[in-house]
Amino acid sequence: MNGCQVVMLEGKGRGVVATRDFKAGEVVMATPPLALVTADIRQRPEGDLVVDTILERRLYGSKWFSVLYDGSARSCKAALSYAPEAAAASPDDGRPAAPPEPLLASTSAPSKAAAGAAGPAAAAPKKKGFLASRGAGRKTAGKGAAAAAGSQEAGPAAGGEGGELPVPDRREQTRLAKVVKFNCFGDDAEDLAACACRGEEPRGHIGLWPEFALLNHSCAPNTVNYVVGGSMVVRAVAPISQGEEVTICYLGRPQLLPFNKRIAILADDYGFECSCPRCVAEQAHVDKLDDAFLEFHEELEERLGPAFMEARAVGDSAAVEEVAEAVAAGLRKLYNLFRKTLIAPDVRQYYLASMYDAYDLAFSCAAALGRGEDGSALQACLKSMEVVSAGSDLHAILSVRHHDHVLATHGPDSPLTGLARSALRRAHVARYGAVSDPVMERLVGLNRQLHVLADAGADAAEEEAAEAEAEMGAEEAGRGTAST
Ligand SMILES: C[S@@+](CC[C@H](N)C(=O)[O-])C[C@H]1O[C@@H](n2cnc3c(N)ncnc32)[C@H](O)[C@@H]1O
Repeated sequence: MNGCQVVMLEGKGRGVVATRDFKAGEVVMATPPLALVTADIRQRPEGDLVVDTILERRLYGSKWFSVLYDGSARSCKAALSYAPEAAAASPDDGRPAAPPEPLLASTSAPSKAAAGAAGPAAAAPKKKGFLASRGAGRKTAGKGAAAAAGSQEAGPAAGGEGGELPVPDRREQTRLAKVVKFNCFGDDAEDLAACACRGEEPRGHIGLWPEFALLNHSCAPNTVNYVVGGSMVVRAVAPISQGEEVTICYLGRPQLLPFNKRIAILADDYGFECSCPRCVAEQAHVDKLDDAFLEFHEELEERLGPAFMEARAVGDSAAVEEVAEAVAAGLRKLYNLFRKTLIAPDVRQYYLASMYDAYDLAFSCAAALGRGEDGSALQACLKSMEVVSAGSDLHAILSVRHHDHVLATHGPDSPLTGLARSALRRAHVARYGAVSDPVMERLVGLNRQLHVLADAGADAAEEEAAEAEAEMGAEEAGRGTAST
């Protein structure tokens, strides 16, 4: 974690701040997992498997388990620093090395175990990990469930092979499960384009990257993160100044939900009240905008979304058209509200990002009706992603769709195509860094092929299947009528 340090931050526990300036696209952190479970693409393994892996491989000997957040206020207060030079070199088998063990500082240790390892013991600890305060005991019994469900990987078994680590008792296992719950990260695939470039299969995964776990949340973070080859890559998506906090987003797709829904998820799942700049800005307009926002969002979730699915399944174009009109009317109403409410342009982008579900439904309706892309809707989404979710896979995908649409509409020499090309480049630099032009072209091509064209193909196949099913249903019904 060069260029960053862990500090205490008011109301957040520990967090990571930049110790130098970072440019957009620069890697802020690239860190190996302590425990990792992988699966086939489109499958995200369960968090329980990470706990099983930690027990099975006796990874609980790592000091990280003494210092990572476990849901209790005091576990956020263990001061710690790093010894990056102690990071193990990547082993020959190409697997990522284990993350360096943290150095525990002498203040506010969160638990007896951490207290045991803090201070002078930190330099040459006799026992490691959250079991440090207990004597040696039985070795861990393997847990069959983990082995059955997917492949497990990790760095070397910390304090493990051959060491006489006691089996964690029930209380310690409960804390271990909490550490995993609050700190693990998972997704149903690694980055498709980056994996294709590396000649690797993208895998579903869930794991614990302890250095990464020290990053706090923002609903409009200044980095993007994803897993490639088992390592967690965290990249600046905008310039980050020395001293500025480095943030990630904990939410995944719910990042694009309205303010009230986001804060409810963060409070329920992570136990904190979000006060990131996006939440603060949206909260300032809560009285004027939120009712209209939530109403429309509920309408989308409860009525329009299901109505579209049903209409598409039976090939009812008139019903799809009705949904499309209702979505367009809802978006128009919101735009009018924006006009009447004085809000700064970046706050407007926050709100537009929170309405992505509406745009998404509008895009799906247009596809089902065989219409082309809606250029202005694409542009609105792209701009809002750049502000809220830069470098996300959705940002990269929208940048390709928008570019291809503008190119097809205006031709290669139009200034609009030039602007679309710049937006395409910005999205890909945010996600993959300032790579050479040929690599950039390859990544753009792969995102086009693996996301945009694949999604269009999947939509068409789904539609065909739905139509075939509807036809069969009609035939069945016909036969049924004939036989009665
Ligand atoms: C994965 S930990 C992040 C590191 C943590 N701050 C620590 O000291 O270990 C997640 C926890 O950090 C705190 N946190 C993260 N982002 C926050 C934010 N934006 N505001 C307040 N607390 C936050 C919450 O307690 C959350 O459950």
